[in-house]
Amino acid sequence: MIRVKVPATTANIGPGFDSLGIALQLYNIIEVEEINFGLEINVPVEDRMHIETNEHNLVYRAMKRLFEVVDFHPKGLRINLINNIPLARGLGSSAACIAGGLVAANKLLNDPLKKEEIMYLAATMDGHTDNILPALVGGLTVGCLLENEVKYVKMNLPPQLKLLAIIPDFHFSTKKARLLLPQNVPVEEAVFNISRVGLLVASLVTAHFENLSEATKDKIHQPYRKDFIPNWEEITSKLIKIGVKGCFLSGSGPTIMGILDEDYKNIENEMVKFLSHLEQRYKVTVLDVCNQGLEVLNDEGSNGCYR
Ligand SMILES: Nc1ncnc2c1ncn2[C@@H]1O[C@H](COP(=O)(O)OP(=O)(O)O)[C@@H](O)[C@H]1O
Ligand SMILES: N[C@@H](CCOP(=O)(O)O)C(=O)O
Repeated sequence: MIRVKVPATTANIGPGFDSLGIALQLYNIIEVEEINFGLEINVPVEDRMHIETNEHNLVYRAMKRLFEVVDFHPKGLRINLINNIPLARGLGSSAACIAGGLVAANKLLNDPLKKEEIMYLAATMDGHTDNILPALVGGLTVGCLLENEVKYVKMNLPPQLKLLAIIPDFHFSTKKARLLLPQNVPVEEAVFNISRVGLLVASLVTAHFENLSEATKDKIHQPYRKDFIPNWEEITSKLIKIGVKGCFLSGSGPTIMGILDEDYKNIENEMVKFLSHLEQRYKVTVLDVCNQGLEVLNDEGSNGCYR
């Protein structure tokens, strides 16, 4: 039995659309083994309404993609999914399936593909690198998908940095959220984002958190998605007012993310109180950054990170 532990991710971080992502200490576990025949996919009862348990399942599709590349034909497969990453909330549940499925399939066959090949396959399946890279290698990643490869850099983040996730209780699919975006971006808006992306990465890595309220601003995707996020204006204004360092739409939403440092407890409590007066229901959770990324587990625990 192969077992992988794959982190949730928060992508875009405001201006870094389709490019920046951070891995979070919130994990799905994927277990796979070859069986004599058929396809058996076991998912938690509460997810059965939303997750396919046939050949359309995303973890299975990722595994199948790798099997096609290496020309392997399993007799049958058993896949057990232990899910903690909420579905379709902008926390990278689909990237976790793709990254986890590919690595699990590769491990099952004793690693025929190199890390770079897995990365490329994963990025082409997801369409962008911003969730896939941190899910695989952890930390803060910057990357881009080229014709035949992925170029990226992974950075560790200061340990005092935490993320406050405000997770509404509804699904918002990335596919739908991408249809809201315009086909073209005016040069001034592109320049607005480019200048902030540089400031954002440098400020995060060097703990210049005082820059983050400006550096997380975005003109490329949030303006087009925010109307579909209940209470966006109230929540983001409140976050800044009570002292978060910066805030942004996590991935394609609907989760709203605040950046915190070690003095976070009051902010978390105040936010829970504030949200309890709104009609929409939210879950609030403070997450640490996962600096190590996807891990392959053995019976004693970790069998090494994916580096
Ligand atoms: N644990 C899982 N197992 C199988 N499929 C999953 C799982 N998590 C997510 N998915 C698939 O990914 C879809 C959500 O992807 P997406 O809209 O990109 O949202 P997210 O922001 O969570 O990545 C789900 O509707 C489902 O099809
Ligand atoms: N750059 C993508 C990121 C999607 O992330 P997800 O966690 O919502 O799947 C986008 O903004 O569309």
